[in-house]
Amino acid sequence: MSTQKQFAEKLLQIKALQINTQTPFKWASGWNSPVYCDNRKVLSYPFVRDFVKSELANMILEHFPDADAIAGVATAGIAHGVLAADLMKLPFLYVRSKPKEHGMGNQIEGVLQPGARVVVVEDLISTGKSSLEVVEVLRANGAEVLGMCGLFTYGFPAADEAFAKANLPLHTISNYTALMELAEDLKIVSPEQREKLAEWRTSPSTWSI
Ligand SMILES: O=P(O)(O)OC[C@H]1O[C@H](OP(=O)(O)OP(=O)(O)O)[C@H](O)[C@@H]1O
Ligand SMILES: O=C(O)c1cc(=O)[nH]c(=O)[nH]1
Repeated sequence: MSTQKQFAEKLLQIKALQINTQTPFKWASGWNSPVYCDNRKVLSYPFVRDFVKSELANMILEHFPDADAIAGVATAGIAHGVLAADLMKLPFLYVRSKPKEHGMGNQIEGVLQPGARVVVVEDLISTGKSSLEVVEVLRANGAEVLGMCGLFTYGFPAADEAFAKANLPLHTISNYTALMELAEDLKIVSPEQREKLAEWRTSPSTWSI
């Protein structure tokens, strides 16, 4: 089985990945979706967490061997980024969605060395907005962002185009296509659900029940 399908299977086993065509989930973008992937649950399962840690570190080593630092996207990308940075013995920092309103007023937490070659770790990519905003902040503050690694992407064409436009290679451990292939293998999606999922994919920003 491919790594993408293996990881999708683990996410289903720990109920991080859920498919519900009756009651949609609300996403950060405001979109309704019949699928939700709660990668935060990975942290509570040491064997899955170890899998993510080594997959992310291998991915970064393979695609971005010159990385000087790992940056996590707050909040869900922080823990996963730390796992990889710890294994690779690389510095870690994270970026908030907006500057903190007290204390040091930072949006970037930790140390970003001038000109550092940074790989951004995000847990999940739907529209890609959260990730791309963080990349902009890092670039505006002098980082050379080499690319992004994540746990799961929905692979929406608009997100892929936005990443390409931002000159940002994206690699993830799993994705929606692998999930659907696995769902077919395991026969966990009924014909009615398959139809609803296909409807959703054609227009994810406006889809609703
Ligand atoms: O690709 P996008 O459309 O930006 O959506 C993906 C983002 O949404 C989730 O974050 P959320 O804001 O739900 O919360 P958290 O990271 O603070 O848990 C997820 O962790 C990504 O950061
Ligand atoms: O877009 C989101 O907000 C989102 C989707 C998803 O599947 N999982 C998640 O944590 N956030």
